[in-house]
Amino acid sequence: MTTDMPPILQIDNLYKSFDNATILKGVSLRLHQGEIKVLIGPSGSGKSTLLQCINCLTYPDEGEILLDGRVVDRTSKISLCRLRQEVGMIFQDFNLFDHLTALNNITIPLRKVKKIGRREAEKRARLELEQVGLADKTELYPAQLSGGQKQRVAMARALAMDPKALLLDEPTSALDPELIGEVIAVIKNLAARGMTMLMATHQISLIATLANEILFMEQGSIVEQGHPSVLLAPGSNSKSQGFCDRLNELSDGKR
Ligand SMILES: Nc1ncnc2c1ncn2[C@@H]1O[C@H](COP(=O)(O)OP(=O)(O)OP(=O)(O)O)[C@@H](O)[C@H]1O
Repeated sequence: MTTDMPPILQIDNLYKSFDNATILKGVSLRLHQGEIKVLIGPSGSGKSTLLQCINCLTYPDEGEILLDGRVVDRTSKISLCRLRQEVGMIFQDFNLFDHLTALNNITIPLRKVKKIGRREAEKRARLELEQVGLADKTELYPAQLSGGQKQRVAMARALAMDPKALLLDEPTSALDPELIGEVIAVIKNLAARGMTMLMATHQISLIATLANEILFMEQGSIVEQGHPSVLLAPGSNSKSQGFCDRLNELSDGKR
């Protein structure tokens, strides 16, 4: 990990309000090459809003986003296009095009956004689908795929753009319990390949084993941050530990 390079993403003092309620209250963070930061915190604390503001799917009211040290100009189509190409987003509910096959869900955005030819786009899409274990599902439509398979197509689509970083918003929360493992396996594989990620999740195995840093959000602010080995150490009494203990109790209750 190089710290003398500018961070891939630098978020400075983001504010966002909806209907007079301030949802983000001056959030700042940095994401360097190869880092995995995990956002946790109570429902409604602003994790999704933060991720959406970083990718400018929702515009922040105040604050700056820098990509590779350059300010993202929210009024410039070129600047936004660069941001969307270089920072992939994975959503809870997959956001696939229902009328397109798994292959075309990847090739069409690739051709439109990256302006690459059909054959090359198909080659790249097949490779990415193979990487997420879906080489035999290329011609199926989303309705013919399980939730876990749909999320893996969405991940292959994001990866086909060759992003510098991925934002993941609760990537397993819309999945049946038996399908969560296959998506976690893909995320762990990406981590092993050095992918830079900022992820909101309630999955203990991702929080405890993948994060270089936990960012605990509460009421629109990051109120605690640190390595899981510190924040989740027995007896640490951190907010993160309390949160993870509650997650464990919930999953024990389901067994
Ligand atoms: N488009 C919107 N319009 C109005 N309010 C919104 C909008 N998007 C989010 N909010 C509000 O912002 C607050 C934060 O929501 P957000 O989804 O960011 O929280 P979260 O931490 O991701 O929660 P969860 O863990 O339940 O997904 C909530 O009170 C929500 O109702």
